[in-house]
Amino acid sequence: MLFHVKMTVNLPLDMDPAKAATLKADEKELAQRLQREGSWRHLWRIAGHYANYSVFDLPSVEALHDTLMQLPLFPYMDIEIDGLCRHPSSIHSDDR
Ligand SMILES: O=C(O)C[C@H]1C=CC(=O)O1
Repeated sequence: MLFHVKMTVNLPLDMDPAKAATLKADEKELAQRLQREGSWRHLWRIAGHYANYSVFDLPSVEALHDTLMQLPLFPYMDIEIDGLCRHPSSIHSDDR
């Protein structure tokens, strides 16, 4: 199943810079592992915002929920999710 996910990060302004740096480094490591494994298909910065648009390929809504909850920055994110299905006018034969 494909999911379009918008993540907006809101780190507290008074967060210890070392803690913020650790959270971002841990987030990057996990995000890159999930991309290499294929479940995090796309990761795009939204220009001008500390936010991203992502596409996840996961077997269920529960798997998406569990994946998002693992993210080190999850406690500081607003997350919006849309489920995706094939458009009848799409010319692509697979979902990539
Ligand atoms: O920077 C972000 O958009 C938040 C998060 C998503 C991947 C990552 O490395 O950080």
